[in-house]
Amino acid sequence: MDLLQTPTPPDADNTDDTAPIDTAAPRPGRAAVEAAVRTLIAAAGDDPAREGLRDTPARVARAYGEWFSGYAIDPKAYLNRVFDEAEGYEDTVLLRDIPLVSTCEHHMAPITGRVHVAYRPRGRVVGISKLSRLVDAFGRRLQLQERLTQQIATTLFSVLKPSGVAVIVEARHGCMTTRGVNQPHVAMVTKAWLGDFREDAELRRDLLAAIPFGLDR
Ligand SMILES: Nc1nc2c(ncn2[C@@H]2O[C@H](COP(=O)(O)OP(=O)(O)OP(=O)(O)O)[C@@H](O)[C@H]2O)c(=O)[nH]1
Ligand SMILES: [Zn+2]
Repeated sequence: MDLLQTPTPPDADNTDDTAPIDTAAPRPGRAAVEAAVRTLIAAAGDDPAREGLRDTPARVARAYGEWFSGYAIDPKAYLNRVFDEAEGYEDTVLLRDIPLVSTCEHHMAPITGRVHVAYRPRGRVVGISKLSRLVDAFGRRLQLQERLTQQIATTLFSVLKPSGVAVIVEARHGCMTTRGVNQPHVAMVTKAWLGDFREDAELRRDLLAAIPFGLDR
């Protein structure tokens, strides 16, 4: 069954903060990263040479590779494979409760939560796992929740060219739950509405009614 086709790529002149990031700063090698972690351990007041901490710098370097794997990914590429035989389905497609793993750019503390992604296709639908991959690729960078929300929405909108996109993110920020104001249950909710979701209040209401909110369910 030939259900696949490659869509035209998004406009080349898009302001593109979604592509892999080629920072001007040189990427430090493994030895420099491990030395930095030893410095942080000493700054915390412990001894980087003691038995239990000896392998920690290497572990942290590997863990950074996972938490920040999103920099090496072009999230748009996940949307290259589309199915064009959805028989004219144009109503809302909603993937809810996508797990979010991210890191706050102010404190480098964990952000964890749920993301709900909806779009209203116009001819082309995408494999739903790609919505999860899109969330994960943007999550695994240093983020602001507002920017994360907007990046997911604008990428879907520009690549799939649907009639509407909605992205809702509910998350807890470690920088608020474990330090600073120390409020363990506080959660931040952000929303991006594009296309007909922006125009039509009833569409927004229907969508919100279909999403079970709350991080502790
Ligand atoms: N808008 C927004 N703020 C965030 C996000 N993540 C963390 N913050 C906030 O970023 C702010 C940084 O404020 P600063 O005053 O520079 O940092 P701080 O002295 O550590 O502030 P406190 O967290 O209040 O102790 C804090 O208010 C955080 O709660 C986010 O994704 N979006
Ligand atoms: Zn923070």
